[in-house]
This record gives sequence, structure tokens and C-alpha cells, in this order.
Amino acid sequence: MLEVWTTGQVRAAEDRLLARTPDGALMRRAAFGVATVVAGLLREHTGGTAGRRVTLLVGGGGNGGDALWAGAFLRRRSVAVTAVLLSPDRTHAEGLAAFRKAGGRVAGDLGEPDLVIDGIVGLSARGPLRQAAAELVGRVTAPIVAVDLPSGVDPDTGAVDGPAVRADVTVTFSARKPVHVLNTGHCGEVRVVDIGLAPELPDPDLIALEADDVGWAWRVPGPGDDKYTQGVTGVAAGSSTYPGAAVLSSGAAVLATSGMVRYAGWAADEVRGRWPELVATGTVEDAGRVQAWVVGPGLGTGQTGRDVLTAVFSDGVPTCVDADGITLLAATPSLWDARDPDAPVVLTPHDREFARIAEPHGITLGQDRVQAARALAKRLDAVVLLKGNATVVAAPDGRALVNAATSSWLATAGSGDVLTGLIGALLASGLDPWLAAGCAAWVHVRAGELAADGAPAPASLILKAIPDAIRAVRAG
Ligand SMILES: NC(=O)C1=CN([C@@H]2O[C@H](COP(=O)(O)OP(=O)(O)OC[C@H]3O[C@@H](n4cnc5c(N)ncnc54)[C@H](OP(=O)(O)O)[C@@H]3O)[C@@H](O)[C@H]2O)[C@@H](O)CC1
Ligand SMILES: Nc1ncnc2c1ncn2[C@@H]1O[C@H](COP(=O)(O)OP(=O)(O)O)[C@@H](O)[C@H]1O
Ligand SMILES: [K+]
Repeated sequence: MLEVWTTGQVRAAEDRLLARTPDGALMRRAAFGVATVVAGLLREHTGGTAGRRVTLLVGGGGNGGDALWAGAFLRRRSVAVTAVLLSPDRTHAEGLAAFRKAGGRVAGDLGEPDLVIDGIVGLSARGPLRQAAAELVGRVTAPIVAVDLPSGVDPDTGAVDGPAVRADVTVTFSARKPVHVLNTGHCGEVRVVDIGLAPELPDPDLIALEADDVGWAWRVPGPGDDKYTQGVTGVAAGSSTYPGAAVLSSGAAVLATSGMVRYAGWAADEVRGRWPELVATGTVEDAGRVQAWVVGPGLGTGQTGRDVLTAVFSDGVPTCVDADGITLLAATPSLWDARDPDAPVVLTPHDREFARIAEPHGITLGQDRVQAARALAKRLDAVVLLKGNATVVAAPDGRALVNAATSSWLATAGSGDVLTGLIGALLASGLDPWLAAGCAAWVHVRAGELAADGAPAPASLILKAIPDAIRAVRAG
């Protein structure tokens, strides 16, 4: 599991650590870490360090100080280091002195570097890059190593509102910040260098699951299990207009568990034809017992949809509500009345569905997606999985996790239906609903990656890749 702390938490921890470390020691540790990573990259990509050219982009704070000290350390390995000072009157004084003393050169322009270090702004970043920095960054063609975080990206939300550094590697210090999991596209590969902060850090604000966590949570049948004991998933999805959503959601549930899946709805023939191992009926009432329901994909937003949602809620089992199910709840909040307050609900909105269901409660989806998902989760007493390139999963008790995509191939029609089926299967297996949604999102991304492999992956192929994705997490 990766742990993530807000900039506020990191600053407070740094202050405590600073109070008991010699002046400047923390910055030198951080900078030494940056220099080590940069030297490794130079060796890897150019075969050595001596005579290689590195340019530092230096802002007027601690982040620039880190870059200057890193430049000084790189000079010891005979790297030719040039610094461009963006706020000359506020440049970190000790860093600049050390840099000059080590033979670093201050210049007005980039030169022709083999690698660029972005030390423009770090924890104190607000808003996009300012003009001078943006122009300079716009001319960089060499690989970029960002110090702490890519400048121009908001550290706590990962939001980008204008020009920003797109780093190949980001070197951060002891603690991942939200930007590192919410905006992997701008961070590139994230390396964490230990500067001794760990003992001062509180519980993390967020987590990101890793393969091991997901593999550990996946239910594996034992000798005493039969098709019922592993949890039966019910799927109430699809309509005469959208039978495909039912096929995809049911299929994901079938492939994600070795127990049993029941389907209830209009598309019974299509679903049965495609998944013969599944038991299909026309209505939720006739479906038989399930341990969790999936409701909503392709359901339609008319009276039938309302009746189905009511029937599902009345069953009193954990339920994942997606797509039309969310739209129905937004339009007719009284549908919530059928919910058993003890039965967990997982909502899986994309941005527009989020707006529909959250805005009546005064919750808007701004740049802080984690905060918005948390607020809605609390308000509705439901786990909220907010879809996107970085998917956020928030629980009513405040827990939050982020699951970053490794590409954007998952942004394809029907992909969300597959995710819903995965969540339903994990809910039926008895997993904590927040973890179920997080593990499903993880396997969904992995399946998308396996299916795409550099080319578009329609939802049917993402579905087919589910067994390999599960094998991959279990192997870990
Ligand atoms: N604390 C410690 O012990 C340790 C700290 N460490 C390091 O220090 C970093 C934090 O340093 P910091 O707080 O001095 O500020 P920093 O992020 O460099 O910003 C500098 C100035 O930039 C400006 N600015 C803001 N937004 C901007 C934008 N979009 N585009 C352009 N400029 C912008 C803004 O100035 P303004 O003009 O707004 O007054 C701001 O004050 C941290 O990330 C880590 O690298 C490590 O060494 C470990 C030990
Ligand atoms: N840019 C993106 N990068 C990676 N994944 C994305 C991106 N946009 C959407 N996704 C993922 O694709 C899926 C789309 O779901 P959804 O919008 O419900 O599609 P549909 O309703 O067609 O099934 C979600 O899992 C979401 O997280
Ligand atoms: K930076």
C-alpha cells in the first residue's frame, strides 16, 4: 500500500523534524537524493556523468534550494551544471553559495542540457507556472527530473490550470503527496528519497492500493466452499435499448468470482446466451437470494428503472449503484427510502453523474476531487467511487484511496459497466465496500492495460482480460 500525506501534514512533520536537526541538514539530504537519482539517469541514458550537462531551473524558495544543492553534489561527479535563476533576488542563499563554490555556473538561458532539474516550486506551489517559468519550460526538450513535484501542478489536488512541468521522474522526500497519485501523467515515475520524516508523520490522508493488497483481498475458494458460500452476485442492468450493459456487467461478475451470478432484467436472453453459467430471470423479485446487487447500467431512467432500484434496495444487501441508477437517485431522492440503512451502498459516478447527484446537496466537483468524493460519501452514507484517469474511492468514515490509470485506453464505452460487475462480485464475496471498490478499480485498470497493450481496447476485450488481471495480482 502506498501512503499519501497532504502538504499541510508534510509541512507540520517537517517543522518537527527541522526543530531537532542541524540547520540545512534536511535540505542537503533531500538534494543528495535528487543528485543520486539524476546521476543514475545520466549514467543510464548517456553512459556516464563526467562532462554531461545538467540545467537547473531555480525558483525563489526551498525547492530551488534543493535544486542548487543537488547541482553542487553533481559537480562532485564532474557534471557541467548550469543554473537559471527565476527569482534572482529571492534565490536560496546557502544553496547558491554552495553551488557556486562547487563550480556551478549561473546563466540566463537553458543551454543544451542532457537533463533538466525542475526546482521552480514545490510545496508552496499555487496555480500554474508563471509566464517567465512557463516560457523557459516550454523550450525544454531534454528529460526533466522534478524536485518534490512537477512545478505548475497543484500539490494537494493534482490539478493543472495552465502551463506546468511534465516530468519524466519526480523525486520526493519521505512522503508521497496527493499530486503523486492524482496526476501521474505530470509526475512520471515517482521516486521517494528518505530524509527521515517518517517518525513525524501522522496517519496518511490517502492511500493507493498495490498489487499485493488486491491479491490479498481477493477471495479464494477453500475446500469447504460451494457455489453459494462464496457470495452470489445479482445484476439488475440493461434494457431493451441497452442489452449490452447487462452482458458486460454480468460478464465481469462471472469472471471475477467462482461462485454464482444471477441476472434479473430485460436482457435475460442476451445475457444467458452469452454467459450460460449464469442464472437469469426477468425480475429482481424472481431472482432468488444474492449477497450483493449491481444495479443501474443501461437500466433506463423511467418507471421500470425506479421499480428495479426499489426492489434491489428492498433486498437489504450491499449494492453497487451505477449509471442510470445514479441518475434515478438524483432525480427522485425518495428512492433512497427503500434502502436498508445497514446495507452498504457503493455509487460509481463519472463527473456528470457526480454533478447530478451531488449538486442538490451543495457539493460541487471542483479541482479537489478527493474532497468532493469524501463530502458526498459522508452526505449519502455511501462509498463513492469517482471515475477518471485517477479514480477516487471515498468511504463515509473519511477513508479515501486513489487508483491511478496507467493509460487512458479505459475511456471507452462500456468500460464502466465492466467495473460495476467487478465491484458487485467483490461486494458479494463479503469484502469491505470501500476496499471492494478500490480492488475492483485496480483490477479494472490492470485488465485495461493487458487488453490494450498499445492499441484501443473495447470493453469486451477488457472483460476478457479480467482472469489474467486477477492472476497477476494473486501471483504478487
Ligand atoms: N521545509 C523543509 O525543511 C524542506 C523543504 N524542502 C524543499 O522546499 C520546498 C518548499 O519550499 P518553500 O516552501 O520555500 O517554497 P517553494 O515550494 O520552493 O516555492 C517557492 C516560491 O515559489 C513561488 N510560487 C508559487 N507558485 C508558483 C508558480 N505556480 N509558479 C512560479 N512560482 C510560484 C512562491 O512565491 P511567491 O512569489 O508566491 O511569493 C513560493 O514561495 C519543498 O517542496 C522541498 O523541495 C526540502 O529541502 C526538504 C526540507
Ligand atoms: N482519461 C481516462 N483515463 C483512464 N481511465 C479513464 C479515463 N476516463 C475514464 N476512465 C475510466 O473508464 C471507465 C469509464 O466508465 P463510464 O464513464 O461509466 O463508461 P460507460 O458508462 O460507457 O461504461 C471508468 O472506469 C473510468 O475510470
Ligand atoms: K518542482
